[in-house]
Amino acid sequence: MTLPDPAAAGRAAVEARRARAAVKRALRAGQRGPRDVAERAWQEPESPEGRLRVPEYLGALRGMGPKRVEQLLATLGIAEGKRLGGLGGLQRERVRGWLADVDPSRRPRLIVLAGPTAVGKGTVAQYVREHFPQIRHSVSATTRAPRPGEIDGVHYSFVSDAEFDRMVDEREFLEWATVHNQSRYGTPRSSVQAALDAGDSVLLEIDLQGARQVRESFPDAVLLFLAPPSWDELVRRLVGRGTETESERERRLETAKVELASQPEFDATIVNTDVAEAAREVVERILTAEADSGA
Ligand SMILES: Nc1ncnc2c1ncn2[C@@H]1O[C@H](COP(=O)(O)OP(=O)(O)OP(=O)(O)O)[C@@H](O)[C@H]1O
Ligand SMILES: Nc1nc2c(ncn2[C@@H]2O[C@H](COP(=O)(O)O)[C@@H](O)[C@H]2O)c(=O)[nH]1
Repeated sequence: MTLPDPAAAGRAAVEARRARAAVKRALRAGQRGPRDVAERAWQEPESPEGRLRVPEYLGALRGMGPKRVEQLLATLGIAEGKRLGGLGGLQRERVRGWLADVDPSRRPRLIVLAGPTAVGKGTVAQYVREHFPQIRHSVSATTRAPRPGEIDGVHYSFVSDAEFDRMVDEREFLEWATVHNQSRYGTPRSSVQAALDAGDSVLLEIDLQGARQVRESFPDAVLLFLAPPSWDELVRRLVGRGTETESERERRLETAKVELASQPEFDATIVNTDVAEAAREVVERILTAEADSGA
Protein backbone atom coordinates (compact mmCIF):
# COMPACT_ATOMS: atom_id res chain seq x y z
CA MET A 1 0.00 0.00 0.00
CA THR A 2 1.36 3.48 -0.92
CA LEU A 3 1.17 5.97 1.93
CA PRO A 4 0.14 9.55 1.13
CA ASP A 5 3.12 11.91 0.91
CA PRO A 6 2.13 15.11 2.82
CA ALA A 7 5.21 16.97 1.55
CA ALA A 8 4.32 16.27 -2.09
CA ALA A 9 0.72 17.31 -1.48
CA GLY A 10 1.96 20.53 0.15
CA ARG A 11 4.23 21.30 -2.83
CA ALA A 12 1.36 20.67 -5.27
CA ALA A 13 -0.88 23.04 -3.30
CA VAL A 14 1.78 25.77 -3.38
CA GLU A 15 2.24 25.27 -7.15
CA ALA A 16 -1.52 25.48 -7.72
CA ARG A 17 -1.71 28.70 -5.65
CA ARG A 18 1.12 30.21 -7.68
CA ALA A 19 -0.57 29.28 -10.96
CA ARG A 20 -3.82 30.93 -9.84
CA ALA A 21 -1.93 34.04 -8.72
CA ALA A 22 -0.27 34.20 -12.16
CA VAL A 23 -3.68 34.15 -13.88
CA LYS A 24 -4.89 37.00 -11.65
CA ARG A 25 -1.75 39.04 -12.33
CA ALA A 26 -2.18 38.55 -16.10
CA LEU A 27 -5.82 39.66 -15.86
CA ARG A 28 -4.89 42.77 -13.83
CA ALA A 29 -2.11 43.69 -16.28
CA GLY A 30 -4.46 43.24 -19.26
CA GLN A 31 -2.18 40.51 -20.63
CA ARG A 32 -5.11 38.12 -20.61
CA GLY A 33 -8.66 38.96 -21.54
CA PRO A 34 -11.51 38.12 -19.10
CA ARG A 35 -13.36 36.14 -21.77
CA ASP A 36 -10.26 34.11 -22.60
CA VAL A 37 -9.79 33.16 -18.93
CA ALA A 38 -13.46 32.27 -18.42
CA GLU A 39 -13.65 30.14 -21.58
CA ARG A 40 -10.50 28.26 -20.58
CA ALA A 41 -11.95 27.66 -17.11
CA TRP A 42 -15.06 26.15 -18.68
CA GLN A 43 -13.10 23.98 -21.08
CA GLU A 44 -10.82 22.71 -18.30
CA PRO A 45 -12.38 23.08 -14.85
CA GLU A 46 -9.24 21.63 -13.18
CA SER A 47 -6.92 24.23 -14.81
CA PRO A 48 -5.66 27.20 -12.70
CA GLU A 49 -8.37 29.29 -14.41
CA GLY A 50 -11.05 26.75 -13.52
CA ARG A 51 -9.89 26.55 -9.89
CA LEU A 52 -10.16 30.35 -9.38
CA ARG A 53 -12.98 31.36 -7.05
CA VAL A 54 -15.43 33.60 -8.93
CA PRO A 55 -14.86 36.60 -6.57
CA GLU A 56 -11.08 36.28 -7.14
CA TYR A 57 -11.65 36.29 -10.90
CA LEU A 58 -14.04 39.26 -10.87
CA GLY A 59 -11.85 41.13 -8.36
CA ALA A 60 -8.87 40.89 -10.74
CA LEU A 61 -10.76 42.72 -13.52
CA ARG A 62 -10.16 46.40 -14.02
CA GLY A 63 -12.45 48.70 -12.07
CA MET A 64 -13.87 45.89 -9.90
CA GLY A 65 -13.65 46.69 -6.19
CA PRO A 66 -14.98 44.33 -3.44
CA LYS A 67 -18.35 46.15 -3.29
CA ARG A 68 -18.96 45.79 -7.04
CA VAL A 69 -17.92 42.14 -6.93
CA GLU A 70 -20.41 41.46 -4.13
CA GLN A 71 -23.24 43.21 -6.01
CA LEU A 72 -22.40 41.42 -9.24
CA LEU A 73 -22.36 38.00 -7.59
CA ALA A 74 -25.86 38.70 -6.28
CA THR A 75 -27.04 39.89 -9.71
CA LEU A 76 -25.58 36.85 -11.48
CA GLY A 77 -26.92 34.49 -8.81
CA ILE A 78 -23.50 33.00 -8.02
CA ALA A 79 -22.49 31.89 -4.51
CA GLU A 80 -19.29 33.44 -3.14
CA GLY A 81 -17.45 30.13 -2.73
CA LYS A 82 -18.09 28.95 -6.29
CA ARG A 83 -15.13 28.21 -8.54
CA LEU A 84 -15.14 29.62 -12.08
CA GLY A 85 -14.80 26.13 -13.56
CA GLY A 86 -17.71 24.89 -11.48
CA LEU A 87 -20.34 27.26 -12.89
CA GLY A 88 -23.39 25.67 -14.47
CA GLY A 89 -24.64 26.41 -18.00
CA LEU A 90 -27.02 29.18 -16.97
CA GLN A 91 -24.42 30.90 -14.77
CA ARG A 92 -21.86 30.74 -17.60
CA GLU A 93 -24.34 32.40 -19.97
CA ARG A 94 -24.92 35.15 -17.39
CA VAL A 95 -21.17 35.73 -17.03
CA ARG A 96 -20.78 35.79 -20.84
CA GLY A 97 -23.61 38.30 -21.13
CA TRP A 98 -22.11 40.50 -18.42
CA LEU A 99 -18.68 40.45 -20.09
CA ALA A 100 -20.26 41.50 -23.39
CA ASP A 101 -22.11 44.35 -21.63
CA VAL A 102 -19.02 45.58 -19.79
CA ASP A 103 -17.46 46.79 -22.99
CA PRO A 104 -19.96 46.52 -25.82
CA SER A 105 -17.88 48.81 -28.02
CA ARG A 106 -14.91 46.43 -28.06
CA ARG A 107 -14.63 45.03 -31.58
CA PRO A 108 -12.37 42.14 -32.55
CA ARG A 109 -10.09 43.21 -35.39
CA LEU A 110 -8.01 41.70 -38.13
CA ILE A 111 -4.44 42.91 -37.73
CA VAL A 112 -1.84 42.59 -40.46
CA LEU A 113 1.84 42.58 -39.57
CA ALA A 114 3.88 43.02 -42.75
CA GLY A 115 7.36 44.24 -43.56
CA PRO A 116 10.49 43.22 -45.45
CA THR A 117 12.16 39.84 -45.15
CA ALA A 118 14.11 39.27 -41.91
CA VAL A 119 12.87 42.47 -40.27
CA GLY A 120 11.64 40.27 -37.41
CA LYS A 121 7.92 39.71 -38.11
CA GLY A 122 8.10 36.09 -36.96
CA THR A 123 10.17 36.97 -33.90
CA VAL A 124 7.83 39.79 -32.84
CA ALA A 125 4.73 37.65 -33.51
CA GLN A 126 6.23 34.87 -31.37
CA TYR A 127 6.81 37.35 -28.51
CA VAL A 128 3.17 38.44 -28.78
CA ARG A 129 2.08 34.78 -28.77
CA GLU A 130 4.04 34.07 -25.59
CA HIS A 131 3.19 37.22 -23.64
CA PHE A 132 -0.29 38.21 -24.86
CA PRO A 133 -2.20 34.93 -25.32
CA GLN A 134 -5.54 36.68 -25.77
CA ILE A 135 -4.52 37.56 -29.33
CA ARG A 136 -5.08 34.82 -31.89
CA HIS A 137 -2.61 33.97 -34.65
CA SER A 138 -3.47 32.53 -38.00
CA VAL A 139 -1.42 29.57 -39.30
CA SER A 140 -0.81 30.06 -43.03
CA ALA A 141 -0.57 27.33 -45.62
CA THR A 142 2.55 27.35 -47.80
CA THR A 143 4.13 25.36 -50.60
CA ARG A 144 7.60 26.19 -49.22
CA ALA A 145 9.58 23.34 -47.62
CA PRO A 146 9.89 23.46 -43.81
CA ARG A 147 13.08 24.95 -42.34
CA PRO A 148 14.84 22.94 -39.64
CA GLY A 149 12.76 23.19 -36.47
CA GLU A 150 9.55 24.30 -38.19
CA ILE A 151 6.53 22.20 -37.23
CA ASP A 152 3.65 21.43 -39.57
CA GLY A 153 0.46 22.99 -38.23
CA VAL A 154 2.35 25.29 -35.85
CA HIS A 155 4.60 27.51 -37.97
CA TYR A 156 2.80 26.75 -41.24
CA SER A 157 0.64 24.06 -42.78
CA PHE A 158 3.08 22.73 -45.33
CA VAL A 159 1.10 21.64 -48.39
CA SER A 160 1.85 20.39 -51.89
CA ASP A 161 1.26 22.52 -55.00
CA ALA A 162 -1.75 20.36 -55.85
CA GLU A 163 -3.25 20.85 -52.38
CA PHE A 164 -2.66 24.61 -52.57
CA ASP A 165 -4.39 24.65 -56.02
CA ARG A 166 -7.35 22.83 -54.50
CA MET A 167 -7.56 25.31 -51.62
CA VAL A 168 -7.48 28.24 -54.07
CA ASP A 169 -10.19 26.63 -56.27
CA GLU A 170 -12.41 25.99 -53.26
CA ARG A 171 -11.97 29.58 -52.04
CA GLU A 172 -10.48 28.44 -48.74
CA PHE A 173 -8.12 31.43 -48.57
CA LEU A 174 -8.94 34.86 -47.25
CA GLU A 175 -5.88 36.03 -49.23
CA TRP A 176 -2.94 34.31 -50.90
CA ALA A 177 0.16 35.28 -52.87
CA THR A 178 3.31 34.02 -54.53
CA VAL A 179 6.02 35.58 -52.38
CA HIS A 180 9.60 36.40 -53.51
CA ASN A 181 8.55 34.96 -56.92
CA GLN A 182 8.91 31.53 -55.46
CA SER A 183 6.52 29.81 -53.05
CA ARG A 184 2.84 30.37 -52.42
CA TYR A 185 1.42 31.34 -49.04
CA GLY A 186 -2.22 31.78 -47.97
CA THR A 187 -4.35 32.64 -44.94
CA PRO A 188 -7.13 30.09 -44.22
CA ARG A 189 -10.48 31.85 -44.21
CA SER A 190 -12.45 29.55 -41.87
CA SER A 191 -10.20 29.67 -38.79
CA VAL A 192 -9.81 33.46 -39.01
CA GLN A 193 -13.55 33.99 -39.39
CA ALA A 194 -14.25 31.62 -36.47
CA ALA A 195 -11.88 33.58 -34.20
CA LEU A 196 -13.44 36.92 -35.20
CA ASP A 197 -16.94 35.50 -34.67
CA ALA A 198 -15.85 34.35 -31.20
CA GLY A 199 -14.85 37.93 -30.42
CA ASP A 200 -11.07 37.57 -30.74
CA SER A 201 -8.69 39.73 -32.75
CA VAL A 202 -6.42 37.83 -35.14
CA LEU A 203 -2.86 38.71 -36.11
CA LEU A 204 -1.79 37.85 -39.68
CA GLU A 205 1.91 37.85 -40.47
CA ILE A 206 1.82 38.17 -44.24
CA ASP A 207 3.47 39.89 -47.22
CA LEU A 208 2.56 43.18 -48.94
CA GLN A 209 0.38 41.56 -51.63
CA GLY A 210 -1.60 39.77 -48.94
CA ALA A 211 -1.90 42.99 -46.90
CA ARG A 212 -3.41 44.73 -49.93
CA GLN A 213 -5.95 41.93 -50.43
CA VAL A 214 -6.95 42.08 -46.75
CA ARG A 215 -7.44 45.86 -47.03
CA GLU A 216 -9.83 45.20 -49.97
CA SER A 217 -11.98 42.59 -48.24
CA PHE A 218 -11.74 43.91 -44.65
CA PRO A 219 -11.62 47.71 -44.87
CA ASP A 220 -11.47 48.02 -41.08
CA ALA A 221 -8.43 45.73 -40.75
CA VAL A 222 -5.43 47.42 -39.12
CA LEU A 223 -2.29 47.30 -41.26
CA LEU A 224 0.99 47.54 -39.35
CA PHE A 225 4.35 47.85 -41.09
CA LEU A 226 7.37 46.50 -39.24
CA ALA A 227 10.48 48.41 -40.33
CA PRO A 228 14.18 47.74 -39.66
CA PRO A 229 16.32 50.34 -37.87
CA SER A 230 18.42 50.53 -41.09
CA TRP A 231 19.01 48.73 -44.39
CA ASP A 232 22.38 47.42 -43.16
CA GLU A 233 20.75 45.95 -40.04
CA LEU A 234 18.12 44.24 -42.23
CA VAL A 235 20.84 42.59 -44.32
CA ARG A 236 22.68 41.60 -41.12
CA ARG A 237 19.53 39.91 -39.76
CA LEU A 238 18.90 38.07 -43.03
CA VAL A 239 22.49 36.82 -43.26
CA GLY A 240 22.62 36.10 -39.51
CA ARG A 241 19.47 33.95 -39.68
CA GLY A 242 21.36 31.69 -42.04
CA THR A 243 18.31 29.95 -43.49
CA GLU A 244 18.62 31.06 -47.13
CA THR A 245 21.20 30.54 -49.85
CA GLU A 246 23.03 33.55 -51.31
CA SER A 247 20.74 33.65 -54.38
CA GLU A 248 17.62 33.31 -52.23
CA ARG A 249 18.86 36.19 -50.03
CA GLU A 250 19.32 38.38 -53.11
CA ARG A 251 15.82 37.55 -54.30
CA ARG A 252 14.39 38.42 -50.87
CA LEU A 253 16.29 41.73 -50.69
CA GLU A 254 14.87 42.72 -54.10
CA THR A 255 11.34 42.20 -52.70
CA ALA A 256 12.39 44.09 -49.55
CA LYS A 257 13.03 47.28 -51.57
CA VAL A 258 9.47 47.17 -52.96
CA GLU A 259 8.03 46.43 -49.51
CA LEU A 260 9.94 49.30 -47.84
CA ALA A 261 8.56 51.72 -50.45
CA SER A 262 4.99 50.66 -49.56
CA GLN A 263 5.05 52.02 -45.99
CA PRO A 264 2.62 54.93 -46.65
CA GLU A 265 -0.12 52.39 -47.45
CA PHE A 266 -0.06 51.18 -43.83
CA ASP A 267 -1.90 52.55 -40.79
CA ALA A 268 1.30 52.69 -38.73
CA THR A 269 4.98 51.88 -38.89
CA ILE A 270 6.71 50.18 -35.96
CA VAL A 271 10.50 50.11 -35.97
CA ASN A 272 11.82 46.79 -34.71
CA THR A 273 14.90 47.83 -32.75
CA ASP A 274 13.98 45.87 -29.64
CA VAL A 275 11.68 42.83 -29.94
CA ALA A 276 9.82 43.29 -26.64
CA GLU A 277 9.28 46.98 -27.35
CA ALA A 278 8.02 46.36 -30.90
CA ALA A 279 5.69 43.59 -29.65
CA ARG A 280 4.26 45.90 -26.96
CA GLU A 281 3.60 48.53 -29.62
CA VAL A 282 1.81 45.98 -31.82
CA VAL A 283 -0.41 44.93 -28.89
CA GLU A 284 -1.12 48.55 -27.96
CA ARG A 285 -2.29 49.20 -31.54
CA ILE A 286 -4.53 46.13 -31.37
CA LEU A 287 -6.11 47.18 -28.06
CA THR A 288 -6.65 50.72 -29.33
CA ALA A 289 -8.27 49.41 -32.50
CA GLU A 290 -10.53 47.07 -30.49
CA ALA A 291 -11.69 49.99 -28.37
CA ASP A 292 -12.42 52.11 -31.45
CA SER A 293 -16.16 51.77 -32.06
CA GLY A 294 -15.72 52.89 -35.67
CA ALA A 295 -18.42 55.54 -35.16
N1 LIG B 1 14.94 43.44 -32.74
C1 LIG B 1 15.83 42.56 -33.22
N2 LIG B 1 17.14 42.73 -32.97
C2 LIG B 1 18.06 41.85 -33.44
N3 LIG B 1 17.73 40.74 -34.18
C3 LIG B 1 16.44 40.54 -34.44
C4 LIG B 1 15.42 41.41 -33.99
N4 LIG B 1 14.23 40.94 -34.41
C5 LIG B 1 14.50 39.81 -35.10
N5 LIG B 1 15.81 39.56 -35.12
C6 LIG B 1 16.49 38.44 -35.79
O1 LIG B 1 16.40 38.67 -37.20
C7 LIG B 1 16.27 37.44 -37.90
C8 LIG B 1 15.04 37.48 -38.79
O2 LIG B 1 13.88 37.48 -37.97
P1 LIG B 1 12.53 36.77 -38.44
O3 LIG B 1 12.82 35.43 -39.00
O4 LIG B 1 11.58 36.90 -37.32
O5 LIG B 1 12.10 37.75 -39.64
P2 LIG B 1 10.81 37.76 -40.58
O6 LIG B 1 10.45 39.17 -40.80
O7 LIG B 1 9.77 36.85 -40.05
O8 LIG B 1 11.43 37.15 -41.92
P3 LIG B 1 10.75 36.52 -43.25
O9 LIG B 1 9.77 37.47 -43.79
O10 LIG B 1 11.91 36.31 -44.14
O11 LIG B 1 10.11 35.23 -42.81
C9 LIG B 1 16.23 36.34 -36.86
O12 LIG B 1 17.50 35.75 -36.75
C10 LIG B 1 15.86 37.08 -35.57
O13 LIG B 1 16.37 36.43 -34.43
N1 LIG C 1 0.42 36.79 -48.49
C1 LIG C 1 0.86 35.97 -47.55
N2 LIG C 1 2.16 36.05 -47.14
C2 LIG C 1 2.55 35.24 -46.16
C3 LIG C 1 1.71 34.32 -45.54
N3 LIG C 1 2.40 33.65 -44.61
C4 LIG C 1 3.64 34.14 -44.64
N4 LIG C 1 3.75 35.10 -45.56
C5 LIG C 1 4.93 35.90 -45.90
O1 LIG C 1 5.81 35.19 -46.72
C6 LIG C 1 7.12 35.73 -46.56
C7 LIG C 1 8.14 34.64 -46.47
O2 LIG C 1 7.97 33.87 -45.35
P1 LIG C 1 9.05 32.77 -44.93
O3 LIG C 1 8.43 32.06 -43.76
O4 LIG C 1 9.27 31.89 -46.12
O5 LIG C 1 10.31 33.51 -44.57
C8 LIG C 1 7.07 36.62 -45.31
O6 LIG C 1 7.00 37.97 -45.74
C9 LIG C 1 5.78 36.25 -44.69
O7 LIG C 1 5.21 37.29 -43.94
C10 LIG C 1 0.35 34.27 -45.98
O8 LIG C 1 -0.49 33.49 -45.49
N5 LIG C 1 -0.01 35.11 -46.96
